[in-house]
Amino acid sequence: MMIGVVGSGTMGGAIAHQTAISGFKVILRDVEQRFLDNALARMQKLMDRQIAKGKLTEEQKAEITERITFTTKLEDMKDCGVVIEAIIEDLEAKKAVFHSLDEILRPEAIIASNTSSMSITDIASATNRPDRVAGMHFFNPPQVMKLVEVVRGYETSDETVKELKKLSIDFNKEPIEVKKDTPGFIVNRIMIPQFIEAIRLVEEGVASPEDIDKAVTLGLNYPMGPFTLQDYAGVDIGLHVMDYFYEEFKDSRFAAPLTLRNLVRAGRVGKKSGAGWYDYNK
Ligand SMILES: NC(=O)c1ccc[n+]([C@@H]2O[C@H](COP(=O)([O-])OP(=O)(O)OC[C@H]3O[C@@H](n4cnc5c(N)ncnc54)[C@H](O)[C@@H]3O)[C@@H](O)[C@H]2O)c1
Repeated sequence: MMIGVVGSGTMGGAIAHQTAISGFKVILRDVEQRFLDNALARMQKLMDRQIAKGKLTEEQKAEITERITFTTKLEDMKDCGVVIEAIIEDLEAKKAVFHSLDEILRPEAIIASNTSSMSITDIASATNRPDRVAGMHFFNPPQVMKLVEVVRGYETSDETVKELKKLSIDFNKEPIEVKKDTPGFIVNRIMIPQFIEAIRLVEEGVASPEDIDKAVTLGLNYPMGPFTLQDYAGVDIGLHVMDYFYEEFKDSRFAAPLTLRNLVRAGRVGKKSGAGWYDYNK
């Protein structure tokens, strides 16, 4: 089966790479050739590192690369059995892609979204096949992280969930089923309140970010504490998700702490900007 991936950024490029590593042919689409070139360069860099460590051969690298077709034309996806969308986190942009894919693809093809937070039901409403639309939420980096959340929209069929769970296993991942379309699915629904609580502890003067990170890594055995993780993933992204949860649930549990909002207003959005909860330029 041919797989399509729309969007060749951090996630889409890596999902296409994982798809090819798993032995599938994949078509990767972005709006401009330079984004596709960047995605290919990232894949090659990763594979060169694996070759240097003796974990991959030059022949395997060539075979994996050959399985990937790069395109700027969505119509090239017409023979795909499954298309995974991983474009920017913008509802209207996603709906536009789903609407076009619905017109291009065979009626039985599945269209899945890698959205971290948007409603699958809302995205599916842009198509005439809401039963063949679902969430397929990978974690960063997808070549390493084992989990895939397969998310049901309101109309997603049992067969669609079954096929996406099987595909996740073919990708050497561990799928779980999210039975209802709810903001943040499982992982972010648990992670975001932990971020909020950690920030409140700092606001109350109970402990420093450093000590809270140490407490969580050593006491809960998490690989990263909440402040290190926010800086790594983007402090602004965490705030965006909190605001979205607050908007959807209308529950003060999800109200973003002011300290966090001010950090983002100051442009301290994490490692990518050189500073977030911690400074990285020192
Ligand atoms: N980065 C993460 O840690 C992470 C983890 C899980 C899920 N997600 C989700 O994955 C999606 C992509 O995130 P990302 O971090 O890879 O973003 P990104 O900004 O790195 O990449 C987005 C890519 O989509 C392209 N694009 C935009 N509109 C397009 C269109 N109409 N057709 C084709 N390509 C288009 C852009 O040119 C860009 O290359 C988002 O929905 C995000 O919420 C991100």
